[in-house]
Amino acid sequence: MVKKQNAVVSFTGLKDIHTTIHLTGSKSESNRALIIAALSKGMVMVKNLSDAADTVILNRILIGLTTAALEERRTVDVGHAGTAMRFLTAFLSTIPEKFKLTGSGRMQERPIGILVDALKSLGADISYEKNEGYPPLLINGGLQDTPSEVSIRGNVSSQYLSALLIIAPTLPSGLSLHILGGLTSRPYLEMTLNMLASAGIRHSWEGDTIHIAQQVHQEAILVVEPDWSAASYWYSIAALAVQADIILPNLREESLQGDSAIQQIMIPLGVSSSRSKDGIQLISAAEQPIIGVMNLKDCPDLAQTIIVCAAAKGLNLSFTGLETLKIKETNRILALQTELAKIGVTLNEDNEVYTLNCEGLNFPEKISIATYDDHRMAMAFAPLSLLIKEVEIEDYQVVEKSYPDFWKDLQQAGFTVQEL
Ligand SMILES: O=C(O)C1=C[C@@H](OP(=O)(O)O)[C@@H](O)[C@H](O)C1
Ligand SMILES: C=C(OP(=O)(O)O)C(=O)O
Repeated sequence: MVKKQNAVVSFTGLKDIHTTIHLTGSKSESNRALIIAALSKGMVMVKNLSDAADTVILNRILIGLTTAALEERRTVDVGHAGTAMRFLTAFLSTIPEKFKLTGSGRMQERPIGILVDALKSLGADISYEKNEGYPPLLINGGLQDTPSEVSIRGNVSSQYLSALLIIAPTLPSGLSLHILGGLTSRPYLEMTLNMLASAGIRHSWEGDTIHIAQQVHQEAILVVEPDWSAASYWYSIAALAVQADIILPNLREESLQGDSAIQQIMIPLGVSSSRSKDGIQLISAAEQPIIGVMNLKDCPDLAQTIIVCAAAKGLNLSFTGLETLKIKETNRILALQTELAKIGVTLNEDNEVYTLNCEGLNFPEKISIATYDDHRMAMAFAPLSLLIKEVEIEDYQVVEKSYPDFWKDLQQAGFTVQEL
């Protein structure tokens, strides 16, 4: 096992940031593209794959599967990669081989029963090696003669639905997927359908039902866009700096990624962004009043960025749509509450509304932030080094999951990152 190391992040001198940052590709787009390509019988190619560990691991797994079928059960380990776990659960169910699909300790605590039940209703043979409803999964693949309908809850993780929709065109009767109980992270489902459409797969979406007929993929090159979730940390930096002029090349205002909503969300927190000839340009601007409660149901991966940034600015904002944060890389609500306490801020819940109380906000000379195997904890708290002399980030390499160059990029922007 690689030893976990900490790093101290600091920023000396004028808090004036002028830089151009080339972000890696979106891991969400990359991981969809990889599975779509794997199902496409050579019709679909992928360009600009992300460097994210979650993508590297999925790519490696898929390449490994092209070797001759094994007699014995093949073990597939996705580590911390949620999308890889969920997409492979469906994908491996279509391959006539035996698999054990497993992941990190935390992955074994992240629920998957809703997806497994849906696949079982389609005839899949999946059982649990340890705890009912959680990985590791024992999959005896090779779905055949599947029914054409499935009902599945949409309010726990949209990844379960995306996993089913990606395999849908390869099922003998296609699939009509009925969404029960509302839908969380909707833009990710739209991303799935858009990327399928780019590969020639048609769908209809009426009310709570999405239908994809059995059909073949068309020739296509899926080009992965830079990652808007990664861009969000640069918005936070721009919001906390005295001045900033940051260019993020190749990002698209109109993106498949719902996290592009950060452009509007950060206006009241003091960041103006617009398209320039070189990419999206972020400039620090005056803060504007925020009206009402912010609903982050469509963009859960932005929650830590926004909440930490608002706390550092002393804004007592309220948020909804945070329920799913408890089942991500860590319980992100608990992690935020614990770490924000270190700057005197509380995040209190009342009937699923979370409110920051910044009355006790203070910036000590030095703080140490625990990251709980969660890349987004490290990246959301690192910008505090614009306000606190030394921000120690525990297990700082955790960022590799989605944004391996994060520290290198911070250094380029003038931050000091010193491994301890
Ligand atoms: O489909 C995807 O690529 C993702 C969907 C979201 O998960 P949920 O649908 O579980 O909210 C998001 O948090 C995750 O980082 C990536
Ligand atoms: C929740 C995340 O990823 P996943 O669910 O794919 O592990 C994330 O990147 O914030």
